[in-house]
Amino acid sequence: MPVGAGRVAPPPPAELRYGGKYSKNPLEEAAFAAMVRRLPSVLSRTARMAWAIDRQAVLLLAGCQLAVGAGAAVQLTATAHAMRAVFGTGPVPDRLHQALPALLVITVAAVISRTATALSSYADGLITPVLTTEADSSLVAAVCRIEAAARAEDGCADRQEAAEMGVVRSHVMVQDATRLTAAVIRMVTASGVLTVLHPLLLPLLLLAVVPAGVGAVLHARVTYETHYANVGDRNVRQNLRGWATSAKFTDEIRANTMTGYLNFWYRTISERIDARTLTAAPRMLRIVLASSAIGGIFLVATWAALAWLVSTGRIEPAIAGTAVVAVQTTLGALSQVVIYGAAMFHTSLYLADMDSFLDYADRHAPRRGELTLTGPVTEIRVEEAAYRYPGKESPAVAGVSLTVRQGEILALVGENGSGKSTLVRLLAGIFLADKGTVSWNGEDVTRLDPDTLWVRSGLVPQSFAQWPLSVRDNVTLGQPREDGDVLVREAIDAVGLTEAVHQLPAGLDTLLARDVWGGSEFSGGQWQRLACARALYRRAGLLILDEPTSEMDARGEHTILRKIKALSGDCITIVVTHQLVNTKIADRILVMDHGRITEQGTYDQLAAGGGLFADLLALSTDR
Ligand SMILES: Nc1ncnc2c1ncn2[C@@H]1O[C@H](COP(=O)(O)OP(=O)(O)OP(=O)(O)O)[C@@H](O)[C@H]1O
Repeated sequence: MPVGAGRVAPPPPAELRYGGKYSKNPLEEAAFAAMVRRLPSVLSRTARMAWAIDRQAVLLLAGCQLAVGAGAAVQLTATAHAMRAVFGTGPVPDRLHQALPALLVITVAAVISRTATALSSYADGLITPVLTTEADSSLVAAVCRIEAAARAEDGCADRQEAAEMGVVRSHVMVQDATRLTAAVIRMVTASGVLTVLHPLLLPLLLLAVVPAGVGAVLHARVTYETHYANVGDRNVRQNLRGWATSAKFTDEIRANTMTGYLNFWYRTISERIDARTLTAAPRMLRIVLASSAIGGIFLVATWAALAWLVSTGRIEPAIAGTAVVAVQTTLGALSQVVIYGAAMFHTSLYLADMDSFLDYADRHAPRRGELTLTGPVTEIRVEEAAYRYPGKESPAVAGVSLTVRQGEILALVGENGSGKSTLVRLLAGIFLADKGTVSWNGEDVTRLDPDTLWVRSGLVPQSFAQWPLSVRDNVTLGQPREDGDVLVREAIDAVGLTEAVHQLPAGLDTLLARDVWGGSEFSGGQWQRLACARALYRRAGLLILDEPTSEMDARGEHTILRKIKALSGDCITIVVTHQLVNTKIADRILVMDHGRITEQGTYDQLAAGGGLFADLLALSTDR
């Protein structure tokens, strides 16, 4: 077939919707009043979080807000005094002279207000970065804490993505809360002055601002609905962006002409997100127009009322000027209460998502016993263990029983999807069996503290991480020992990497991240050797190697298998492999098929047994 023949347009990305059976849009049931009631709790939550971070800064903030509020009240009252003097009787110089003390008070109050505003933004600057880091770190910690099995549940990733927005919003939380509080204080003081001038003015002003408040909350609601509808797509887009732009996949993308599809895919999903956002735009416009029109009518009524009060002598002309300033100040403060109230309400929606995810993480945190093992692990026993992944019809491991002891090398073989990696997860206590038991030294793993298991194990998983850390940290995984680099070098030597490390610009200190400035890179097989070095460095009682040599050359594979054999006396070793010749190092081989152990024995027994192992062995040599 000629190049390019028979090509058709690429399929569009699948339509993704957050909000399936695992999640619920909180706005679907929330009434307007209920949403407004949320504000005090968000404010107090913000205050508590800030208090825990920097009490002095919170006190400074509170003091500044009070100063700003008091400053506004003093300025208004002094304005009234100054106006009376200016519009009074007598020669102009005398009147100005009389107004001077009030003008001085206005100036001092203005200076205090502005200084307080500057200081409160300084205090906000002290709290916000720490608050954001706290929110971010608690999210990362929660994700790391979740039971591995729960992360496979549908909706977990989307909940996490929705929660990320809570972290983003925490950046403006203190600022919005401060501005809202300042506006409330200014509004209370200014409206107090206004009420003294005439009781009719305040209710009219309130009517002018309430529609804007309702409008702002409805606006926030629509924005959130759009955000909610886009969560699934955003999650996938973010993942795809990472894959499309990572240097690790450059070769595959280029040589398989995938660039066009990736661009199309990325653009299509972005356009889908944009389309949802644009669909919401007319609704937003209608909300803003309606609320502005209704508010505008009441505002005109307020000014008309003021004119009427002055013209009918109900307010002295000398006081009218103060009334104008008071109306303006109250209006400004009321508008800010509305704007920042809506912003806080908006934030509360995202924080609710973050809370919901943190609750989810808490509910799915390991609930195991606190027993600890005292000595090394000498026996792992599995009895009738079964495990089914969430959403799967059939179990990945179905009724498996086995016992493995210290000093033994056990090999797990079987066709793809037969359950080897899942069994390994059960043996290591990463997953807990749905049925049956797994015990270490006679203790059920559900009763043991997970750390007591994992401090005794070393695992090379099928897809191991290529950490963007130094060579040393890639071996120690951040758990150095007292003897400096002795064990690190030993592990590196055991996997035949000494020369490769020697050639790196900074030896053990070299950063293994080509994408990062100053970083170097290993080849695929060298990375796999490094992953084995990690497991050897741990000197673990349980050594699990899932396809440990799949990318290695024959010499590397030979070196590592010999090392594993040499170390096997002190530990339980489990090797998962498709290279059947490698199972020769094992004392016992288990063959898995559809989640069950169907054969077991030594290499020679199984090779001559005429079962699945013999079949696979024959296929591996039939070329
Ligand atoms: N995270 C997961 N979520 C859902 N199903 C999974 C998950 N991991 C594995 N499975 C399913 O469980 C079954 C067993 O998978 P497992 O990875 O244990 O097989 P394996 O024998 O290690 O396969 P391979 O030789 O390909 O590595 C397969 O049907 C697979 O689709």
